[in-house]
Amino acid sequence: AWKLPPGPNTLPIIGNLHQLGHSRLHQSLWELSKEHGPVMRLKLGHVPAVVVSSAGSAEQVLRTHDLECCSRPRTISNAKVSFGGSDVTFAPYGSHWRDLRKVCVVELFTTKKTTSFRPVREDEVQRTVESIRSRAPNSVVVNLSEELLSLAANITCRTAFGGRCHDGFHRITKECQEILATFFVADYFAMLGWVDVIRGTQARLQDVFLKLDVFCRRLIDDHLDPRRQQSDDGEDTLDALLRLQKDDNNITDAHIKGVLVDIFVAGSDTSASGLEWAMTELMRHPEKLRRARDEVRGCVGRKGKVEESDVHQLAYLKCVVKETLRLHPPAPLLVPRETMEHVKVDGYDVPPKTTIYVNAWAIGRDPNSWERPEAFEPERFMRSSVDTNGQDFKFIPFGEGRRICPAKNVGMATMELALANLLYSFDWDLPDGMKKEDISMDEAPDRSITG
Ligand code: HEM
Repeated sequence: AWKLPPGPNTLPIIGNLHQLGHSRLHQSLWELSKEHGPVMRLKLGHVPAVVVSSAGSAEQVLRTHDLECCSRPRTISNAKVSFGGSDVTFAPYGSHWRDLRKVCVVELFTTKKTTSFRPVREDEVQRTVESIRSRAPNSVVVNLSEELLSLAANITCRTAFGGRCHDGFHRITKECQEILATFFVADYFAMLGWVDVIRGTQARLQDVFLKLDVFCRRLIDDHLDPRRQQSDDGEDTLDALLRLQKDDNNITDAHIKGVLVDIFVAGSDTSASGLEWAMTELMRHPEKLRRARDEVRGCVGRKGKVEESDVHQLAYLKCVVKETLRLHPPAPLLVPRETMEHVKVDGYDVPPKTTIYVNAWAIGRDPNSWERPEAFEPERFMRSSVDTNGQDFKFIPFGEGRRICPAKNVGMATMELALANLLYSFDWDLPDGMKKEDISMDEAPDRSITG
């Protein structure tokens, strides 16, 4: 007989849905898993799910049984915005995903490509520094969240689409993320699709989809226009996809649009959130801020700015970024996976077609893996070799295994360079009258369980 993982009692029909606080799902799951264990079974309406919250169980899902666990659950919203799973992030496991994933790994996010966009990152970071500096003489308060989001978005737009961002990009990204975070009743109660129609969520999804389609079509048409001059930044991601499409009939327009949507969804907010948390933690820990700042200024001297070639010398700053990602992973539940076959995790049976949530946020705070897990101590990474290189499943902000973030290098390069320059260029302080204890550590609401 199968030995299923333990979990909270279920109610008829809704299962455990009533136990999941709607925002900050990773935190409600963490609370539940403290009671039921690091491999926990849930029932979300009719959908069986397992939540994994320890380094050991994550290793079994992401390494030992990576292949059996590497599909994605299909949801009403992710199927629609990904052009029917034509993308990479939401595509189910299969030949389409394998082919497109290969394109990501050998063409779009190679070390060579990432390096070729170094001048773009350096230029955008300097523009942000200038924008802040223009206000610094009068000690004007800056809204750093906005600055960091537009920094990350401009880097994404220039490297992916060959131009800086405009409002349309921000709008479409936001709408896309919001609809992915919307709860669709039919995902959990197959017979109740009409409720989504009455609530208007179905119509909103269709509306977002049409806008996405037009937006992507326009980007593609602009790139195909023979009068278009390639930007000085070199071949962007869309150029590369269109070049590959010419020689490979298997790459359709839907696939290209799918990858563009992945970039809208995953490309900017992730790095921006990491940077915002890094600055927040440093403001709360002035002695660590000073140490990171002194390191940068000591290494770079009077050059006026930090370049990417300087970053390898900044050992402490790199630890600040890691420590931030440990406590505040931008994708706290990674992207949900789905089992394709029966697997055993920690001795428990997990049937096929089970949704698996890997709680990277809880794993980063697990007292069995970390000393003083709640404390912000970049020094801990100075003393250890823990990294995102597939060896340590207690630190997995980019996921692991076949589905690991293919643009990990891009994310890291952006965060390290931007943080180094922010510390090099300014002496940061809180707005008048604000104490470090006043800093809000509330997290923004999560993407929904469907995200
Ligand atoms: C700090 C920045 C970033 C973080 C923390 C991050 C994190 C993640 C995580 C946790 C996953 C899921 C991994 C899994 O399922 O095991 C993922 C997947 C993905 N990320 Fe990132 N990401 C970042 C930046 C980016 C950027 C800049 C891009 C593209 C421009 C990107 C594109 C993708 C794609 C396409 C996938 C889907 C991979 C697949 O399903 O095969 N990410 N990312």
